[in-house]
Amino acid sequence: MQTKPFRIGTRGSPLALAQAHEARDRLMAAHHLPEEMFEIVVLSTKGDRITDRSLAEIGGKGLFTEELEQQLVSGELDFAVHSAKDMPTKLPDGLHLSAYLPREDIRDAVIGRTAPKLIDLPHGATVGSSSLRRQALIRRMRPDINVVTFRGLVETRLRKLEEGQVDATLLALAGLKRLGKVEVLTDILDPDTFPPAPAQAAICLESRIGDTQIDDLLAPVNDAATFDTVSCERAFLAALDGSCRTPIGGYAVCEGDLIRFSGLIITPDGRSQHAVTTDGHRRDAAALGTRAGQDVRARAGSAFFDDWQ
Ligand SMILES: NCc1[nH]cc(CCC(=O)O)c1CC(=O)O
Repeated sequence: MQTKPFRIGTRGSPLALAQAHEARDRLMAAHHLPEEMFEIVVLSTKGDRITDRSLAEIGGKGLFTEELEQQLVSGELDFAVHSAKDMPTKLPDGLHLSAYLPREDIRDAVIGRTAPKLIDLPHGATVGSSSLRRQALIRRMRPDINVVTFRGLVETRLRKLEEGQVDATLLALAGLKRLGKVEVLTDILDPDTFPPAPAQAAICLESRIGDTQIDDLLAPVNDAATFDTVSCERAFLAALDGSCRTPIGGYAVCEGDLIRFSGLIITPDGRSQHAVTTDGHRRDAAALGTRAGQDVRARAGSAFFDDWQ
């Protein structure tokens, strides 16, 4: 029997901590374990330390996971809790995303200062977002809007908005809910016109492949529908070499044994896009996402990617 506490790795942002606590609370309930059996280990990552440049500039998603993954591989951590959206499609050898907590609402929220909805913002309004996907989708809807890069903690972005630096900003509804800040939102965007990032709103647990003790610990908190939908979406991303430089949106939903997926790639100016909609059996979730990615990739052609990369 385990006597030492399980070591849970997380970043130190308020959202990351809320997610690590959610994972711990679910594990305590599933196994009737006391809080003392879990130790939350907070690590600072490169992505947390470099806040003055865009993610695309400094090297993308891996920056938020490197330190945690090193400590997983070396055995200093038992598992790590992440926003699945921030995970690179390729993980270090020996690690996998072994479980997903039940997904939150996948949609993006608008926090508007000069108007509640994007469509009602004044002509030439400024919207802050560092996500290339959100920038492209805003421009598709409103080519007149001036989109500016806007990074940092959710709290920092809300402060910049309050100070009047921008007319509006966009955040994942899931993050606002987990931080208990839904009251700031002024609109919620329809995923069919404003598709979320693959894996948005999902919390994943990363652990060592073959660590059966940890597999057994995590299995009871895994949500099967989240596992399947996110596996499909991440396969779509992987087939497109998704990185922080590629605006990609898409989401899957499960209905019984069926999984339905819609995906989109779009140029940063929002003018050119390729969309795909498909469905299949849930057991083929990842293959469905891969095929959807290959399909839009083939239709778009290499020029679509080269023109702006
Ligand atoms: N890239 C930052 C990030 N990673 C996960 C979330 C929100 C929660 C989620 O999507 O799971 C956010 C902030 C945001 O997009 O507003």
